[in-house]
Amino acid sequence: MKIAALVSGGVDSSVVVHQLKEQGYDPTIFYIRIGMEDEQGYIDCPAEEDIEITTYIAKKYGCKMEVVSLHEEYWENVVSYTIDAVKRGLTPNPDMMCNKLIKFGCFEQKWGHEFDKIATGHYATTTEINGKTWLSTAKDHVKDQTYFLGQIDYLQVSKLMFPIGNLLKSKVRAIAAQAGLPSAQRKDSQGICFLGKINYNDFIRRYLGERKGKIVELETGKILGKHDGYWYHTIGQRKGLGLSGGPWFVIKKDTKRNIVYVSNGYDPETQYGKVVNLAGFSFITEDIWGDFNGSKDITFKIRHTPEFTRGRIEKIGDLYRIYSDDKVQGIASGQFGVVYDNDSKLCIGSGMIANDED
Ligand SMILES: Nc1ncnc2c1ncn2[C@@H]1O[C@H](COP(=O)(O)OP(=O)(O)OP(=O)(O)O)[C@@H](O)[C@H]1O
Repeated sequence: MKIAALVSGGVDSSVVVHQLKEQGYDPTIFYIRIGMEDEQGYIDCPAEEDIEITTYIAKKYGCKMEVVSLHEEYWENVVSYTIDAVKRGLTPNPDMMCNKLIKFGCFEQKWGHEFDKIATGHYATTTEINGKTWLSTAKDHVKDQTYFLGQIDYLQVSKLMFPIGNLLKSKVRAIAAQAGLPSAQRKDSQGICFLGKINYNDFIRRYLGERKGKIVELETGKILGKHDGYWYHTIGQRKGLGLSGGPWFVIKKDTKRNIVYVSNGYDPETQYGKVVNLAGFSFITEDIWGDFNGSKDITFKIRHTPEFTRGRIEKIGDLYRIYSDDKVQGIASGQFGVVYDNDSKLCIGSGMIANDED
């Protein structure tokens, strides 16, 4: 079997190579360059160190290695999506788009199609049921990364391999240490996404500039201060508002009037909700529900957290609506809601949160 292993130089994907070799495979290693090194040098991109370590791993295990670039594709797809979403007052998730469109999308078209399987160091597993492949959660529930994979499609999931998905992170580190891998002690990265590596506000300022507007207390309508543009503020955000007498939380945004609404207190009730509308829902393996009346019991996440929330899902035309059993903090339009089965084992699919904020 021909396997392409996506290796970042981090401990997880380094151990992927180790595991594959132990299992008798001979993967070809791919390091993908995505960064903004040439862009006025304001991003500290650790690519060179990553490539050094990946090269060491390739040599140690006698694997062929290629350094490839998906820089332009990333800009055309992920960065433009991010800027567009932020401009519309939405909360984007570049990591999810990167997985769907870049790591598994463009990569597949350019190089991956020559391989039978693509292996990554994601904490996730796959499950075969009646000849079909399902994305499923990792053994390490705290590290589980299926949320970030919630937008992938059937072709992608059926071609993916997650060699460390059945290991705990502590075990992965132990394997790396035992094998003497230089990545054994490296800190976890914040994803391939360049947005994790740069100052988010600088990035937004560069593309969207400033537009002063009011910060208003949601409950009283009192004007508390000014902001530089609603796009600098995210639903659920607590820091960076510059208001005294806090804590203050961003509760909603009026993008037409450029107003940011906030509530006061350590745990204001207004930051919670129980209804999550999902638009453009896509099933990863298959539509297991078809058209249905009433509701289905599910578990779900609206962000990358270790906990799953229980709820019921209903279908209203093209929209899927989740009624959560527990109140959920910071439901922000644009984020993805990822839906799992009742046992939080199989990942069913995801949609973009479309809760009315006005
Ligand atoms: N620059 C890259 N080139 C090739 N593959 C990558 C790159 N960045 C990430 N990946 C792949 O995507 C997986 C998940 O990436 P993420 O950034 O979440 O890293 P992580 O969980 O910290 O893993 P690692 O320790 O391997 O960096 C990695 O394990 C690796 O397989």
